[in-house]
Amino acid sequence: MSAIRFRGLTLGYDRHPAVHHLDGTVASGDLLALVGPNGAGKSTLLKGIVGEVGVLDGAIETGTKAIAYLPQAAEIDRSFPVSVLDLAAMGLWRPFGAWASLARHRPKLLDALAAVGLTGFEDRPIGTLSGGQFQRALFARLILQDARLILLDEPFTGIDERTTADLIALIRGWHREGRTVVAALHDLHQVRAHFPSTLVLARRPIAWGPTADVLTPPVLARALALSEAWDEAAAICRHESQHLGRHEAEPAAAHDHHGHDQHQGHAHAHGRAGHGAAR
Ligand SMILES: Nc1ncnc2c1ncn2[C@@H]1O[C@H](COP(=O)(O)OP(=O)(O)OP(=O)(O)O)[C@@H](O)[C@H]1O
Repeated sequence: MSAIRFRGLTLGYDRHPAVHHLDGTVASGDLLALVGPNGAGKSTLLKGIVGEVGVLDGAIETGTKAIAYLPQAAEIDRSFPVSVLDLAAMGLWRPFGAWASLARHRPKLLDALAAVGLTGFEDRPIGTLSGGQFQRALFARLILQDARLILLDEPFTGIDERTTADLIALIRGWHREGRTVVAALHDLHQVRAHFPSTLVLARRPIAWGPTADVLTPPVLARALALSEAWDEAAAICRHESQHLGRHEAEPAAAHDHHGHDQHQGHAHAHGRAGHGAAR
């Protein structure tokens, strides 16, 4: 059973693709790491799944509408004057609505705060929390969202080891419960230690499969080379379906970008630069 299916997917901004040629399936219950250099399209892909970035071509199908999404910390406004309890309670909006009385749900809220190590913090304004405490509060909100599909964008960036270990334990618990988790990550040690499968992205999929099989030096070198060779001004390209039945995505042999007449001969090293390098 699939939790997410990508079909010939191109996602982007103002007709410029940020992720393209993505085909494949995230199995239900998978714990998938999304890996790639800066600008590889990891955040864009997560935003595409929740509908925050437009699909330029192809499709994304999700098996559930109950999706919990944690954006990168830098994108979250902490100046909003709410308490830790209020923030966590936002996780209950979907089933109970934004204006439901919290009193009835207080035990559940306190349990979630306890699970993230924030007992006693319920009345603290979120603006007074440390980065790690704030991330714990956001994980309490995720717990309360109780979603079958959980998307995390660099959840451990700027977070200390102890907090990271606690949050990874929560994620592993979600995995044991059969939830599907997709997390954009930069720390490859974390990925190798905790994530059974990995998608390496460099605007398009470079490798996708069991982590030990795909996180190899040649694949990572190729992802870096392709990301660096990417032309930011590239226009949307012709759909070329690449089904990822194996652990590696083949480079596109022909890779014309329609309407892209100013960067010919330069832009699409990403179809060639690493050819064969992942072998
Ligand atoms: N709102 C936006 N408008 C236009 N372009 C954007 C926007 N957000 C991201 N991009 C571009 O999309 C591309 C992919 O960015 P994205 O943030 O998805 O990469 P990433 O892999 O998450 O990178 P990082 O590891 O640095 O967070 C980049 O070229 C980026 O400049």
